[in-house]
Amino acid sequence: MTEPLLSVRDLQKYYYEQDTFVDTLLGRERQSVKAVDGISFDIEPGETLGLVGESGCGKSTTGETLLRLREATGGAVEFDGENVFEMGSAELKAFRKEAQIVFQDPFSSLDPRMTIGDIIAEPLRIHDMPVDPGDKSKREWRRDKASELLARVGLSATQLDRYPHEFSGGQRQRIGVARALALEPEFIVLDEPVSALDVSVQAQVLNLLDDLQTEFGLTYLFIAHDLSVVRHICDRVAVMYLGNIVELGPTDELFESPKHPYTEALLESVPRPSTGEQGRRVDALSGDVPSPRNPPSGCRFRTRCPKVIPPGDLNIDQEAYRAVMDLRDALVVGDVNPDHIWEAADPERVDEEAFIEEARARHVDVELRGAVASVVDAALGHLADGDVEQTQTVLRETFESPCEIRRPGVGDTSHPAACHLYEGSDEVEVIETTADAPVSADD
Ligand SMILES: Nc1ncnc2c1ncn2[C@@H]1O[C@H](COP(=O)(O)OP(=O)(O)OP(=O)(O)O)[C@@H](O)[C@H]1O
Repeated sequence: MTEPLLSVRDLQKYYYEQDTFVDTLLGRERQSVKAVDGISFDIEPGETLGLVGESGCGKSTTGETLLRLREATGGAVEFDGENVFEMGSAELKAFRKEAQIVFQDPFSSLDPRMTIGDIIAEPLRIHDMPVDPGDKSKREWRRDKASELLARVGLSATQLDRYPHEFSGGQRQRIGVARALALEPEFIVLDEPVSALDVSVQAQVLNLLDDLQTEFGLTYLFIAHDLSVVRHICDRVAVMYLGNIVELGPTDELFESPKHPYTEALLESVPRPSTGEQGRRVDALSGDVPSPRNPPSGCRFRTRCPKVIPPGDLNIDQEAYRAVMDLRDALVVGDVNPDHIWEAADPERVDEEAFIEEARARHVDVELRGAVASVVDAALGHLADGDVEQTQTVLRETFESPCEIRRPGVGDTSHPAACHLYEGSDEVEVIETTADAPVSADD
C-alpha cells in the first residue's frame, strides 16, 4: 500500500465565544463551538476524497484547519510524512506551496481591484518565484506563467488585464483554479468549488478539475454539501455530521450500500432527475442539526435518526420511540412549558388528565399504547406539578437508548460507519461518554 499524502488524526477545532476581556469582567462563561471534534482520515497520492454533510457540520473548518489556515485545537496532520502542526516558518512556507485551496464563492474570493493576471501571479510573487527566470525579468516570467495557466483553465490569455467583475461565475472559478495551480501544488482543498454555479456550468468546472488532476497528478479534498456532486469526481467519500465523520467508504459502495442512517437520509435527499424531482429537495431528514455548542451525548445523529435503538427490553415501534425521544429532547432544551400547557388545558390547574392530554397533543404527535403510554402519562403527571427534572428522570429510566449513552467512532476498515447498529463488527469503535453530558471534555 502506498503511503498517504495526507494523514489526519483526531483533528479538533473548537471556536470559543464569549472569550473577550469584557466577557470575563461581566462573568460570562466561555463557550466552545465544537466545529470539528476528533476526525481521522487519509488521502492517498492522486486520490480525491469527498467530504460531505449539511451546512455547518464542519467541512470548511476541516479544510482550513488541516492547511493550518486556522489553528487546530487538537490532533495531528501529516503531509508527505511531515507533521504540519509542528512545522517552523521555512517548512510551513514550503508546505503552503504544495497545498492550496479553492474557495466556494468565486464572487468574493478574488480581489476586485486586481487584474486577473496579477491575481494568478500573486502566489508566485509572495513566494518570490521563480528562482531563475532565465532571460526574462521575474515579472515577465510570472505574466507568461499566468497567461499559460489562464489558457489551461479554458480562458483566453488576452483577458489577463481584465478585472474579476468582467467575468461570469464559472469563469471566475476557473481563475481561482488557475491561481491555485500557479505554485504547482501536490494537493488542493476544493471547498464547495461549484456550489455557487449553475448546474450546466458545474459540470464544465468539474470536468476541468478532473482533467487537471490527471495532467498534474493532483490530490484533492473535495468539500460539498450535495452528494450528487461528489459521485463522479471522488474516489472515496467521508460523510460528516456535527463535527464527526460518520461513514467513510469507496464512492460507489457508499452510494449503493450506505451504512449509516445519516448517509441513507442524505442520499434520499438527493433530487432525482428521472422522477421529475429535479431541483426539489426531498426532506428525508427531520428536525434541525443540533448546535455544536452543546452537541447531543452519545451518537450526535440520535436526535434525528430514523433508526435510533430502543433499550433491549422495550417493545416499541420506531415511530412511537422517535416521538418519545423528541419529547425528551424538547424537555432538555426547554421547549416544553408546563404553564402554557395548563393555560390551554385548565387555567384553574386542577384537571391533571386534561393537562396530560394537552401535553401529549402538543409534544407527542403519535398515538401511544399500553405500557409506553402509561410511562409517558406518569412522566407528564410530574410535568403538571412543574417538576421537569422528575419528568425527564421517569422518561429516561424507561426509554434511554444505547445511542445516547455511548458515542460510536469510525473504525479503520475500508468502509467504516460510526453507528451502534454495527456494534460488534470492527467498523465501530465505541467511545465511552456520560449520558446528558457534553460529548467530550474540552474546556
Ligand atoms: N469563526 C467562528 N466562530 C464561531 N463559530 C464558527 C466560526 N466559524 C464557523 N463556526 C461554526 O462552526 C461550525 C462549522 O462551520 P463550518 O463553516 O466549518 O461548516 P460547513 O460544514 O463548512 O458549513 P457551510 O457549508 O455552511 O460552509 C458551524 O456551527 C459554524 O457556525
